[in-house]
Parts: sequence; C-alpha cells; structure tokens
Amino acid sequence: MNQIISTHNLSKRYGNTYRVKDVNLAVCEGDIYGFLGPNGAGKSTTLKMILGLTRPTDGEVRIFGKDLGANRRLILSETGSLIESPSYYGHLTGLENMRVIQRLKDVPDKNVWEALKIVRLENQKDKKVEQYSLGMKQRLGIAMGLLSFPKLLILDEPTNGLDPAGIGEIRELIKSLPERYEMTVLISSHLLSEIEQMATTVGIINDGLLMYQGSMEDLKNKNRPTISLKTQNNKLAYQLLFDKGFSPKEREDALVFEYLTNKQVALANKSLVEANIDVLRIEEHKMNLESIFLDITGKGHSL
Ligand SMILES: Nc1ncnc2c1ncn2[C@@H]1O[C@H](COP(=O)(O)OP(=O)(O)OP(=O)(O)O)[C@@H](O)[C@H]1O
Repeated sequence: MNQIISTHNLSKRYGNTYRVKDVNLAVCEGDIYGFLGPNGAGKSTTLKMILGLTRPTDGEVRIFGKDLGANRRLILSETGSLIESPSYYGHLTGLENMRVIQRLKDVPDKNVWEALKIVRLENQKDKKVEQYSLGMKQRLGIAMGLLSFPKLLILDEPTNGLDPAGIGEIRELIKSLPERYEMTVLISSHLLSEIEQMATTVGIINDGLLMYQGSMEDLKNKNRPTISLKTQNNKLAYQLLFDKGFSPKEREDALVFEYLTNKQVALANKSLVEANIDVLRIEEHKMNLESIFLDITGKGHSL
C-alpha cells in the first residue's frame, strides 16, 4: 500500500537529551493511524517535525513519497493539521475565523460550508468564538484543518479536555473521513480507549522510542485469552496433558494455557476425567488492551 508518511530514524534532541529517537513511522494511504503515548512521550515533537514546524536533529521525513525538506510548500498545501490548541480570534465568529483561513488557503466557499457541516457547527457559525464551549472550539480547529479537504490530516490530541460525549462525536467524525474524502489521518492521543475505537494502525511511543507499530487488529490479537485449569492434582494433570501434546505452564495452583480452542478445552477436560483427575475449575482470562499498552510502555501507573 502507498505510504503517505514515512520517517527514517527521526530524532530530536533538546539539550543533551533525545526526546524522540530513531522513530520510523509508516502511515499508509487511507489509514487512521493512532499515535499513542503517555504525556511527554514525544508525540507532539514528532508531529511537529512531520509538519516542518520543528527541525529534526537527525533523520528524514517523507510525505506523499517526497522529501519534506525539499518539498515543504507542496506537501503542506495537501496537509491539514491541528497541533496543540487551535488558534482562532475569540472576538470573531466561527464563520469569520473560517474566512480568515479560507483567504490564506484560497479555497472556494463550498469548502467552508462543508467543513462547518462536518463538524456540526453550521448553526453556531455566527456566534463569537469566545462564547464557544471547549468542544466547539476543538471542532472549529478541526474544521480549519479540513478546509482545503487535504489528502492528509494530522491531529494532535484533538479530544483533549472534552467530555465523553464530545470525544465520541469527534471519533465518529474522524472515522468517516477516509471513506468520505479519501483522507489519511494521523491522530495522537494518550488514551488507548479512544484510539482503539477508530484507528486502523497504531504506533506506540514511550520516552521518545517507538515501542510498537502495527495494525490495530494485531494489537488486539495480543489480547487472546489464556485458559487456566485447576485440578485436584495439577502435577499429574500436567504430565498427562503434556503427553497429549498440550504445553501448559505450571502456576501456583493451576495450569495455564496460551490459547485453546473449544475443542482443545473439551479434549483436555475429557482426558483428565478419564484419568480420574477431578477438574475443579476452567477459566478464561483476557488481558485488556490497557494492560497490553502498559506492558509495552512499561508504565505501571495510570497515563
Ligand atoms: N522546545 C522544547 N525544549 C525543551 N524540551 C522540550 C521542548 N519541547 C518538548 N520538550 C520535551 O520533550 C519531551 C516530549 O514532549 P512532547 O510535547 O513531544 O510530548 P507529548 O508526547 O506530545 O506529550 P503531551 O501529550 O504531554 O504533549 C518532554 O519531556 C518535553 O518536556
């Protein structure tokens, strides 16, 4: 698949410390790429380098197959973004703010209406932005990023500070973009739950290092349930099941299997019963994505 963004060993050092180190991002056409990491992990710094707002210490950025350094204007004309909080004039209305960007980007009127409609601000367009709620301001920021209907949209924590309803609304909006407008979206967040529900691909960054990159599906597959089995004699049960081709791990008071199909569970159970080993409990354990994330980032505390 076409790579829309690729970075090669992208690095940024502030003082003596690398805040982003050797990051190789691969964002493919039509992806909703969720860029996840705890606060301070280096998400904004990476996005700023991708947008040419901060100069990398080392490494390269290619967008639409072209080197960012040599093709900045062309690339940015096809890219929309919302980095940190949206910038707008509070004393102007939503529509007037859109007009300012319209002039800068030189796009037709219909784009203004369409973008306002997508973020559902068409009925609030004549209100002064200083009277907007936080969610409305975020949506206006997204509308500004959408104004030229770019091929690539980059959003840095667009749901920061929003309530669950606001988060849900922005999630649905973002999910619709690749199909409706053939956009590729790169979105950063520190909330796995938010990314989980919309991203097709995930990159997880921690302390400036890309710890994981792959499809959301693969990440979810890491979440395959384990089966634990308690018997009245686990030692004997282990030997019997091992001889039958199973490879359980012996835990304190149970045998734990990586993953078993229903058929395998039934077979294990039957074999034990036939050998007169009482089966006391068969339990399925799922590791949730939050624990996988904590596992990958090594943060044992809340993000
Ligand atoms: N201009 C700067 N000068 C010095 N250090 C910086 C600068 N910008 C960012 N940093 C540091 O780089 C690290 C990464 O910051 P960054 O803003 O990229 O993180 P983040 O993942 O976006 O987190 P957050 O969600 O909190 O913004 C932080 O330790 C931050 O203090």
